[in-house]
Amino acid sequence: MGFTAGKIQTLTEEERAHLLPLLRNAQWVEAGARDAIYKEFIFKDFNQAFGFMSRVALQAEKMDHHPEWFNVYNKVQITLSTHECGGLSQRDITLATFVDQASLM
Ligand SMILES: C[C@H](O)[C@H](O)[C@H]1CNC2=NC(N)=NC(=O)C2=N1
Repeated sequence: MGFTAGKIQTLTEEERAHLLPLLRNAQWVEAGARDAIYKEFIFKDFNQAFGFMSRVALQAEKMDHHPEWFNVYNKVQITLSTHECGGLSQRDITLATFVDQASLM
């Protein structure tokens, strides 16, 4: 299977074998029925949670890659997947890394 310019590909088995353990170490889990990753973040209060969401939102727009997320007060639950390829792609890994950094600010 050759490289197709512009098309986003799901991660290969080799990439998954390397990347998924790193994500699991950072408390990301593979979402049940879908080829996606999921993580829950708990902040001190809504202000901290929404500040985090604002940082992620700006980056998501820059990347044109957007989280599926759910917020109640200080809790933010995030699912990452790439609709275009119907599964996990490198974009999800890149956004997950940003999300983790943004949660520590
Ligand atoms: C038209 C637009 O570029 C696409 O819908 C983008 C926007 N944000 C996206 N976000 C995510 N998570 N997956 C996508 O495939 C995706 N595609």
